[in-house]
Amino acid sequence: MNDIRKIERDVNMANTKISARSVDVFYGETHAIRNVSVDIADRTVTAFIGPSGCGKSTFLRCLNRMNDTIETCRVTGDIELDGRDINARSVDAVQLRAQVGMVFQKPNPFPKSIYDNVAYGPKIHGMARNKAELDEIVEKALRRGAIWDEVKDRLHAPGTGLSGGQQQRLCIARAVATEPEVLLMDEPCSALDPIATAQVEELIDELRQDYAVVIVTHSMQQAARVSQKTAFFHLGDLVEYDDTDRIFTNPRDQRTESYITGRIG
Ligand SMILES: Nc1ncnc2c1ncn2[C@@H]1O[C@H](COP(=O)(O)OP(=O)(O)OP(=O)(O)O)[C@@H](O)[C@H]1O
Repeated sequence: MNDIRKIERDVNMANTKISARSVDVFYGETHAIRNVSVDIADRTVTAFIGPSGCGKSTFLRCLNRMNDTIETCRVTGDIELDGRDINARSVDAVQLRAQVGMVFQKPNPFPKSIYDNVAYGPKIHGMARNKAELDEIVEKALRRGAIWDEVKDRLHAPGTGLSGGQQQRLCIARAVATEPEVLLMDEPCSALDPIATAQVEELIDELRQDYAVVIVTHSMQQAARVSQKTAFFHLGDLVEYDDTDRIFTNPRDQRTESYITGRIG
Protein backbone atom coordinates (compact mmCIF):
# COMPACT_ATOMS: atom_id res chain seq x y z
CA MET A 1 0.00 0.00 0.00
CA ASN A 2 1.49 3.38 -0.83
CA ASP A 3 2.08 5.79 2.04
CA ILE A 4 -0.75 8.18 1.27
CA ARG A 5 -3.32 5.39 1.10
CA LYS A 6 -2.00 3.98 4.37
CA ILE A 7 -2.25 7.36 6.08
CA GLU A 8 -5.81 7.79 4.78
CA ARG A 9 -6.73 4.38 6.09
CA ASP A 10 -5.20 5.10 9.49
CA VAL A 11 -7.04 8.41 9.71
CA ASN A 12 -10.29 6.69 8.81
CA MET A 13 -9.77 4.00 11.41
CA ALA A 14 -8.78 6.56 14.03
CA ASN A 15 -12.09 8.30 13.37
CA THR A 16 -14.15 5.17 13.98
CA LYS A 17 -16.25 5.48 17.12
CA ILE A 18 -18.33 2.34 16.86
CA SER A 19 -17.39 -0.73 14.93
CA ALA A 20 -20.00 -3.44 14.32
CA ARG A 21 -19.07 -6.80 12.83
CA SER A 22 -21.37 -9.57 11.65
CA VAL A 23 -24.32 -8.44 13.74
CA ASP A 24 -27.49 -10.50 13.58
CA VAL A 25 -30.65 -9.77 15.53
CA PHE A 26 -33.57 -12.13 16.13
CA TYR A 27 -36.94 -11.55 17.77
CA GLY A 28 -37.88 -15.14 18.53
CA GLU A 29 -37.97 -16.65 15.03
CA THR A 30 -37.91 -13.32 13.19
CA HIS A 31 -34.48 -12.57 11.74
CA ALA A 32 -34.53 -8.76 11.82
CA ILE A 33 -30.87 -7.89 11.12
CA ARG A 34 -28.64 -10.03 8.90
CA ASN A 35 -24.88 -10.05 9.15
CA VAL A 36 -24.42 -6.28 9.39
CA SER A 37 -20.91 -4.81 9.61
CA VAL A 38 -20.39 -1.08 9.73
CA ASP A 39 -18.04 1.53 11.16
CA ILE A 40 -19.68 4.62 12.64
CA ALA A 41 -17.45 7.69 12.47
CA ASP A 42 -16.87 10.10 15.31
CA ARG A 43 -18.01 13.73 15.00
CA THR A 44 -20.16 12.81 12.06
CA VAL A 45 -23.91 12.42 11.57
CA THR A 46 -24.77 8.99 10.19
CA ALA A 47 -28.31 8.45 8.89
CA PHE A 48 -30.02 5.05 8.80
CA ILE A 49 -32.64 4.97 6.07
CA GLY A 50 -34.80 2.29 4.48
CA PRO A 51 -38.38 1.09 4.13
CA SER A 52 -40.56 0.45 7.16
CA GLY A 53 -39.62 -2.75 8.98
CA CYS A 54 -36.14 -3.02 7.39
CA GLY A 55 -34.46 -3.04 10.81
CA LYS A 56 -33.16 0.53 11.22
CA SER A 57 -34.41 0.96 14.78
CA THR A 58 -33.43 -2.57 15.72
CA PHE A 59 -29.86 -1.99 14.63
CA LEU A 60 -29.75 1.44 16.28
CA ARG A 61 -30.84 -0.16 19.57
CA CYS A 62 -27.94 -2.63 19.34
CA LEU A 63 -25.53 0.28 19.70
CA ASN A 64 -26.45 0.97 23.33
CA ARG A 65 -27.90 -2.43 24.19
CA MET A 66 -31.46 -1.15 24.36
CA ASN A 67 -32.47 -4.48 22.84
CA ASP A 68 -31.46 -6.09 26.17
CA THR A 69 -34.75 -4.73 27.48
CA ILE A 70 -36.79 -6.76 24.94
CA GLU A 71 -37.22 -10.29 26.22
CA THR A 72 -37.51 -12.08 22.86
CA CYS A 73 -34.59 -10.24 21.31
CA ARG A 74 -31.23 -11.94 20.71
CA VAL A 75 -28.20 -10.11 19.32
CA THR A 76 -25.08 -11.88 18.00
CA GLY A 77 -21.83 -10.53 16.52
CA ASP A 78 -19.41 -7.93 17.82
CA ILE A 79 -19.93 -4.26 18.57
CA GLU A 80 -17.06 -2.18 19.84
CA LEU A 81 -17.11 1.36 21.18
CA ASP A 82 -13.59 2.81 21.02
CA GLY A 83 -12.31 -0.71 20.62
CA ARG A 84 -14.14 -2.09 23.69
CA ASP A 85 -16.74 -4.84 23.34
CA ILE A 86 -20.02 -3.31 24.52
CA ASN A 87 -21.55 -6.72 25.13
CA ALA A 88 -18.76 -7.90 27.43
CA ARG A 89 -19.91 -9.09 30.85
CA SER A 90 -17.84 -6.40 32.49
CA VAL A 91 -19.80 -3.64 30.74
CA ASP A 92 -22.69 -2.22 32.75
CA ALA A 93 -25.59 -1.43 30.40
CA VAL A 94 -26.64 1.61 32.46
CA GLN A 95 -23.13 3.10 32.20
CA LEU A 96 -23.05 2.26 28.51
CA ARG A 97 -26.33 4.13 27.93
CA ALA A 98 -24.87 7.20 29.61
CA GLN A 99 -21.99 7.02 27.12
CA VAL A 100 -24.27 6.21 24.20
CA GLY A 101 -27.32 8.38 24.80
CA MET A 102 -30.66 7.99 23.06
CA VAL A 103 -33.44 10.29 21.92
CA PHE A 104 -36.74 8.73 20.91
CA GLN A 105 -39.39 9.38 18.31
CA LYS A 106 -41.89 10.84 20.72
CA PRO A 107 -40.51 13.39 23.16
CA ASN A 108 -40.65 11.62 26.51
CA PRO A 109 -39.71 13.98 29.34
CA PHE A 110 -40.03 12.51 32.83
CA PRO A 111 -43.02 13.81 34.81
CA LYS A 112 -40.64 16.11 36.68
CA SER A 113 -39.44 19.68 36.44
CA ILE A 114 -37.32 20.85 33.52
CA TYR A 115 -34.36 21.04 35.91
CA ASP A 116 -34.89 17.56 37.31
CA ASN A 117 -35.25 16.02 33.86
CA VAL A 118 -31.72 17.12 33.06
CA ALA A 119 -30.27 16.64 36.57
CA TYR A 120 -31.52 13.06 36.87
CA GLY A 121 -28.70 11.34 34.90
CA PRO A 122 -25.84 13.38 36.35
CA LYS A 123 -27.22 12.67 39.85
CA ILE A 124 -27.39 8.91 39.43
CA HIS A 125 -23.94 8.87 37.86
CA GLY A 126 -22.49 10.98 40.71
CA MET A 127 -21.27 13.69 38.37
CA ALA A 128 -21.80 16.64 40.75
CA ARG A 129 -20.36 17.14 44.22
CA ASN A 130 -22.78 19.86 45.21
CA LYS A 131 -25.78 21.89 44.09
CA ALA A 132 -23.65 24.55 42.39
CA GLU A 133 -21.96 21.93 40.23
CA LEU A 134 -25.27 20.33 39.39
CA ASP A 135 -26.71 23.73 38.42
CA GLU A 136 -23.76 24.22 36.12
CA ILE A 137 -24.19 20.82 34.47
CA VAL A 138 -27.91 21.48 33.97
CA GLU A 139 -27.30 24.88 32.41
CA LYS A 140 -24.59 23.56 30.11
CA ALA A 141 -26.81 20.70 28.93
CA LEU A 142 -29.79 22.99 28.33
CA ARG A 143 -27.55 25.32 26.34
CA ARG A 144 -26.29 22.37 24.31
CA GLY A 145 -29.92 21.40 23.74
CA ALA A 146 -30.51 24.93 22.40
CA ILE A 147 -33.35 25.48 24.84
CA TRP A 148 -31.72 27.36 27.73
CA ASP A 149 -33.04 30.79 26.75
CA GLU A 150 -36.58 29.49 26.52
CA VAL A 151 -36.60 27.76 29.91
CA LYS A 152 -34.08 29.55 32.14
CA ASP A 153 -36.84 31.47 33.95
CA ARG A 154 -38.99 28.42 34.57
CA LEU A 155 -36.59 25.62 35.42
CA HIS A 156 -38.92 24.28 38.09
CA ALA A 157 -41.97 24.08 35.83
CA PRO A 158 -42.90 20.61 34.57
CA GLY A 159 -41.04 19.40 31.45
CA THR A 160 -44.31 18.04 30.13
CA GLY A 161 -45.70 21.59 29.94
CA LEU A 162 -43.36 22.54 27.08
CA SER A 163 -44.29 22.41 23.39
CA GLY A 164 -43.44 19.22 21.47
CA GLY A 165 -40.35 20.75 19.87
CA GLN A 166 -39.18 22.16 23.20
CA GLN A 167 -39.78 18.78 24.87
CA GLN A 168 -37.61 17.09 22.23
CA ARG A 169 -34.80 19.61 22.77
CA LEU A 170 -35.20 19.02 26.53
CA CYS A 171 -34.79 15.28 25.87
CA ILE A 172 -31.66 16.02 23.84
CA ALA A 173 -30.38 18.15 26.74
CA ARG A 174 -31.16 15.27 29.10
CA ALA A 175 -29.22 12.87 26.85
CA VAL A 176 -26.17 15.14 26.64
CA ALA A 177 -26.16 15.89 30.39
CA THR A 178 -24.32 12.66 31.15
CA GLU A 179 -21.55 13.68 28.73
CA PRO A 180 -22.13 10.91 26.20
CA GLU A 181 -19.81 10.20 23.31
CA VAL A 182 -22.48 8.98 20.95
CA LEU A 183 -26.07 10.17 20.48
CA LEU A 184 -28.61 7.81 18.96
CA MET A 185 -31.77 9.43 17.62
CA ASP A 186 -34.71 7.33 16.52
CA GLU A 187 -36.83 9.50 14.22
CA PRO A 188 -36.38 12.48 16.54
CA CYS A 189 -38.48 14.86 14.42
CA SER A 190 -41.37 12.66 13.41
CA ALA A 191 -43.70 14.16 16.04
CA LEU A 192 -42.61 17.74 15.37
CA ASP A 193 -43.91 20.52 13.13
CA PRO A 194 -41.63 21.96 10.40
CA ILE A 195 -40.33 24.82 12.55
CA ALA A 196 -39.43 22.56 15.48
CA THR A 197 -37.95 20.07 13.00
CA ALA A 198 -35.70 22.78 11.55
CA GLN A 199 -34.56 23.74 15.07
CA VAL A 200 -33.73 20.14 15.96
CA GLU A 201 -31.92 19.62 12.64
CA GLU A 202 -29.84 22.71 13.29
CA LEU A 203 -29.05 21.39 16.74
CA ILE A 204 -28.00 18.00 15.30
CA ASP A 205 -25.56 19.81 13.07
CA GLU A 206 -24.07 21.57 16.11
CA LEU A 207 -23.93 18.37 18.15
CA ARG A 208 -21.71 16.67 15.63
CA GLN A 209 -18.90 18.99 16.68
CA ASP A 210 -18.73 16.96 19.88
CA TYR A 211 -20.39 13.60 19.28
CA ALA A 212 -20.94 10.79 16.87
CA VAL A 213 -24.63 11.16 16.02
CA VAL A 214 -26.69 8.35 14.50
CA ILE A 215 -30.17 9.21 13.30
CA VAL A 216 -32.92 6.94 12.02
CA THR A 217 -35.16 8.84 9.66
CA HIS A 218 -37.98 8.18 7.23
CA SER A 219 -37.29 11.46 5.55
CA MET A 220 -34.73 11.28 2.79
CA GLN A 221 -34.66 15.06 2.67
CA GLN A 222 -33.74 15.07 6.34
CA ALA A 223 -31.00 12.46 5.82
CA ALA A 224 -29.62 14.55 2.97
CA ARG A 225 -29.78 17.74 5.05
CA VAL A 226 -28.24 16.56 8.31
CA SER A 227 -25.95 13.61 7.64
CA GLN A 228 -22.52 13.10 6.15
CA LYS A 229 -22.79 9.30 6.00
CA THR A 230 -25.85 7.26 5.12
CA ALA A 231 -26.61 3.58 5.59
CA PHE A 232 -29.46 2.09 3.55
CA PHE A 233 -31.15 -0.97 5.06
CA HIS A 234 -33.51 -3.31 3.25
CA LEU A 235 -35.17 -6.43 4.69
CA GLY A 236 -32.60 -6.65 7.49
CA ASP A 237 -29.57 -6.24 5.22
CA LEU A 238 -27.26 -3.25 5.19
CA VAL A 239 -27.34 -2.76 1.44
CA GLU A 240 -25.14 0.27 1.07
CA TYR A 241 -23.16 2.58 3.31
CA ASP A 242 -21.37 5.59 1.91
CA ASP A 243 -21.06 9.35 1.92
CA THR A 244 -24.53 10.84 1.98
CA ASP A 245 -23.89 12.76 -1.24
CA ARG A 246 -22.95 9.60 -3.02
CA ILE A 247 -25.97 7.64 -1.75
CA PHE A 248 -28.35 10.33 -2.98
CA THR A 249 -26.68 11.13 -6.28
CA ASN A 250 -24.97 7.98 -7.44
CA PRO A 251 -25.87 4.88 -5.40
CA ARG A 252 -24.13 1.64 -6.30
CA ASP A 253 -26.99 -0.75 -5.56
CA GLN A 254 -30.24 -1.01 -7.50
CA ARG A 255 -32.25 -1.34 -4.28
CA THR A 256 -30.84 1.94 -2.94
CA GLU A 257 -31.63 3.65 -6.20
CA SER A 258 -35.20 2.31 -6.14
CA TYR A 259 -35.69 3.55 -2.59
CA ILE A 260 -34.31 7.03 -3.08
CA THR A 261 -36.33 7.49 -6.25
CA GLY A 262 -39.48 6.35 -4.46
CA ARG A 263 -39.97 3.03 -6.24
CA ILE A 264 -39.78 0.97 -3.02
CA GLY A 265 -40.73 1.82 0.52
N1 LIG B 1 -40.18 -5.81 19.92
C1 LIG B 1 -40.29 -6.53 18.80
N2 LIG B 1 -40.75 -7.80 18.85
C2 LIG B 1 -40.85 -8.56 17.72
N3 LIG B 1 -40.50 -8.14 16.48
C3 LIG B 1 -40.03 -6.89 16.38
C4 LIG B 1 -39.90 -6.01 17.52
N4 LIG B 1 -39.41 -4.83 17.09
C5 LIG B 1 -39.24 -4.95 15.74
N5 LIG B 1 -39.62 -6.19 15.32
C6 LIG B 1 -39.55 -6.69 13.93
O1 LIG B 1 -38.21 -6.52 13.45
C7 LIG B 1 -38.23 -6.04 12.12
C8 LIG B 1 -37.46 -4.72 12.05
O2 LIG B 1 -38.22 -3.73 12.77
P1 LIG B 1 -37.65 -2.29 13.08
O3 LIG B 1 -38.64 -1.61 13.95
O4 LIG B 1 -36.26 -2.37 13.52
O5 LIG B 1 -37.67 -1.66 11.60
P2 LIG B 1 -37.59 -0.14 11.16
O6 LIG B 1 -36.83 -0.16 9.88
O7 LIG B 1 -37.08 0.69 12.26
O8 LIG B 1 -39.12 0.16 10.88
P3 LIG B 1 -39.93 1.54 10.96
O9 LIG B 1 -39.30 2.41 9.93
O10 LIG B 1 -41.31 1.14 10.57
O11 LIG B 1 -39.82 2.07 12.35
C9 LIG B 1 -39.68 -5.96 11.69
O12 LIG B 1 -40.02 -7.14 11.04
C10 LIG B 1 -40.41 -5.84 13.02
O13 LIG B 1 -41.70 -6.36 12.92
